[in-house]
Amino acid sequence: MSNPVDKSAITGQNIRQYLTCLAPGDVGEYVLLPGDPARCDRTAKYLKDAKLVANNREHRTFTGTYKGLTVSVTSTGMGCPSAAIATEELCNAGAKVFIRIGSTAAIQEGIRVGDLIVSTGSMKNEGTSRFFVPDSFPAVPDFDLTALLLSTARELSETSVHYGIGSTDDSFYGETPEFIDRLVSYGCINLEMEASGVFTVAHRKGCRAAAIYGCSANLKTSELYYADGTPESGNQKLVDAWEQEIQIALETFYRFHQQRG
Ligand SMILES: O=P(O)(O)O[C@H]1O[C@H](CO)[C@@H](O)[C@H]1O
Ligand SMILES: O=c1cc[nH]c(=O)[nH]1
Repeated sequence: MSNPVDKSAITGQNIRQYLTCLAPGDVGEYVLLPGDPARCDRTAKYLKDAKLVANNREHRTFTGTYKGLTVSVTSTGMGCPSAAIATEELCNAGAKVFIRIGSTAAIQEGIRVGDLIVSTGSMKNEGTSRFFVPDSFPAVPDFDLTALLLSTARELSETSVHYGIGSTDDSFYGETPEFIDRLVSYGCINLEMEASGVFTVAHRKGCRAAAIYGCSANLKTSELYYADGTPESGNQKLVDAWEQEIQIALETFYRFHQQRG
C-alpha cells in the first residue's frame, strides 16, 4: 500500500494556492477577512488601484493600497472549515496580519443592531480548530493588534463599540434558545461562525489576527432583521456598520504598520 499524500506539496509557500488560487505576489502582508464575497467588493472601494487577483469558490481576493500600504481583502465563506483554508493559504502566500470584518448576533442586553464588537476571544464551538490545537487551547486574537483595533474603533465609530468573548459556532440554526442561554450565563457577548478558526490557524502559522463585527441582530432582545443588508430588509444600520468596520480596520492596519516602523 502506498503512503498517504503529503499535502505540503500543494499548500507550500511560494506556489499558487490550491483553493484560494492565490499566486505568489498576489497579496500584501495585511489582509481583511469578511465572510461574504460581496463584502470584498464593498471593501475594494476603499483601496487605491484595487485589482481582483483571484476568485475561486467562496474565496474572492482584491489587492490595492491604503495610504500607501499594500492591503488585500479575501472572503472566508461561512464557517470555520473555509475560514481556516483561507487563512492558511493566505499565510502561505505571504500575508502576516489579519482583521476579520464580520457580522454577528449579539446575545447580551445593551448591544444594538448596528453597534460594533471587537473580539477579545472566541469559544471554539466548532470542529475545525481541533485539527490544529487541543480543545483546551484558547482561540484568542493578537493582543497588540486587538488593542489598536479597539482604540481606533472607539475613536472613529459613529455607533457604540463593545468588546468581549464571543462564540464561534458550527451551526447557524443550531443556536437554539437553550444554547444561547448557556452562553449568556458565561458572559459570552456574541455569536458568529469564523473567528476561532482564523485565530487558531493564524496563531499556528506565526501570524497575527483580530476581529471586529457589525451587529446584525440581538438574539436576547429579539432585535432581528434579515442580515443581507438590503434596504428592503430594513437593516441599513448593518450596512452602515460594515462600512464603518472596513474603514476602522484599514486605519488600524495603517497605524499598526507605522508603529512597527
Ligand atoms: O458576515 P460574515 O462575516 O459573513 O459572518 C457572519 O454571517 C454568516 C451568517 O450569520 C456567518 O458566517 C457569520 O459569521
Ligand atoms: O452565528 C451567527 C451569526 C450571525 N447571526 C446569528 O444568528 N448567528
